[in-house]
Amino acid sequence: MEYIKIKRALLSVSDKTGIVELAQALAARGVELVSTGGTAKALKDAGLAVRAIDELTGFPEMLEGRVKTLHPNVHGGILADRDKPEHLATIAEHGIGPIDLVVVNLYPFAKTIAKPDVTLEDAIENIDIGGPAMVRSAAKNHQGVAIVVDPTDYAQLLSENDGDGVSLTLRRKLMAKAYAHTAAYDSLIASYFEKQFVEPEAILPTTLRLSFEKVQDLRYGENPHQVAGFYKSSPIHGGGGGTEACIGNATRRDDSGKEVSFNNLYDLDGALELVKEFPDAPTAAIIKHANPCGCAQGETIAEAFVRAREADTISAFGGILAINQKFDLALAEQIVGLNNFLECIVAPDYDEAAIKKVVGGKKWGANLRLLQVEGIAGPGKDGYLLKQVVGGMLVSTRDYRPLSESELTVKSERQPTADELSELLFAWRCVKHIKSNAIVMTKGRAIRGVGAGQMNRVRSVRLAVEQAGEHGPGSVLASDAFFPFPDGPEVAAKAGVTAIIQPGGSVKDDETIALCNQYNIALVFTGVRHFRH
Ligand SMILES: NC(=O)c1ncn([C@@H]2O[C@H](COP(=O)(O)O)[C@@H](O)[C@H]2O)c1NC=O
Repeated sequence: MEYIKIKRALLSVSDKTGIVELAQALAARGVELVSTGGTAKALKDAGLAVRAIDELTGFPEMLEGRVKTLHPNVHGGILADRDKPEHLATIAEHGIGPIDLVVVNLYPFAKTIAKPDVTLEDAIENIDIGGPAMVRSAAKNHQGVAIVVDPTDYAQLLSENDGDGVSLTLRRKLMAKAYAHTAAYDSLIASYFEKQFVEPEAILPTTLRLSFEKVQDLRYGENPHQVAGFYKSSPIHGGGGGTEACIGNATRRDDSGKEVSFNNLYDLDGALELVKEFPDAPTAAIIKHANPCGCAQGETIAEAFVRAREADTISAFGGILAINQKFDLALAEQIVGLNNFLECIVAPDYDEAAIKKVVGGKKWGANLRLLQVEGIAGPGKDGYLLKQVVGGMLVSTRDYRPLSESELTVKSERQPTADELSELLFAWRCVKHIKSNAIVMTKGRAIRGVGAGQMNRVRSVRLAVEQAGEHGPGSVLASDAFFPFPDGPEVAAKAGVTAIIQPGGSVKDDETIALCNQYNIALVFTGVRHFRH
């Protein structure tokens, strides 16, 4: 059947968003409404004529709602093939009327298990049985029935039903969505119970069921010939996010209309993750091609930005800025005054006057994308780190490993000063966010030199030293993994680095320690590594 006219609809929804309006519109088109307890009440309260499900089934809703719609009068009405006279004769013989539209969304299992105090009993009661059965019945028989599981589809359903009827094209789309809905629902239930009863100790499950919803199509991927989209993770499915301050939870504060690109989103994530390392002081990070070209702290967020930019003013041009405090007028004035073209900014909040200033300040301001991510605090640890390889997925926990001062081992003869120590910890938090082999030089809680993504560590040191230039003397250096030879530290020593932090653990550690002693460098081992690829 190309088009179907809806004469009778069964509405049974937990999420009652838009259901009254839908029912009103259906009733106005002469559709008979049949509904279950709570839904029927909502419709009756809105003055609509509704037939209760128990009238249709001849049974009361029973067992605390466990059995309401599981009845041949419901499923016969949904599943009868309209193209088969024998099906129609069978339902007629049993006094079953056809149901042309099923509107169902399921018990809120995801929300229930997200509650911190959820009990097993609660979780079990929130497993919908009758709902998925109807969804699957209606989806199977989409040749004659429309199935709607998402309130955002109500408008399109109504617009079609107003004309020739609901098209096969739409019914097929709704059918696919319905099966995706029940599949995601059951997959969540399975993961939840596997975690509790099958592999309670396992950090990584035997089967990784991830569920990501596309929130937007992107203009293109890493390159213009690649098709791309942004998918938000369902936190309960292990993709991370949840209530954490993350780019998946960002809202827009500009009205440029310009989309955030694939590379922008990747860099925004990197920038945000870096400033999350520093919940205690105004901090700004500027990212280019997934690496920080600047990160600094200041008395104010404006000062932090100015200092972050100073590390590499050339690379900061066209960068992504993340800050961990409100975007204020003083910062907007600095950005406009320095004419530091930025692609995107992410901040926990924005001052309206600051938005006006930065958007209207320079030509590029009109295209500036401002993202708001509230509650920026320390680094998060939920979810997984996923890296796809062709034919598989590498999965690990996130690189969450806070390091306290007491875990450090001083290896050099000279102890670091208190200021060197806190500078080393600042550098250590920065180096974690730089691609390996990563070297960072910092001074005064600001990045001064970066060596990123090199295949040998000594070259990373040379790059950082070259960038630091006159800021080299008196700076400290962090290395994301151990120095295999003392050659890297020697380059740093000659540039005037006074303290080094690194994991340690090389067979040649003794040579590096001797080199540091020779140059009076304070050398600190963390025992922790932060590779990043
Ligand atoms: N038991 C059943 O036969 C049954 N039929 C429909 N439901 C669900 O009951 C909910 C709607 O209930 P109410 O209209 O009472 O608020 C929907 O989420 C629907 O999927 C059922 N509930 C659970 O399985």
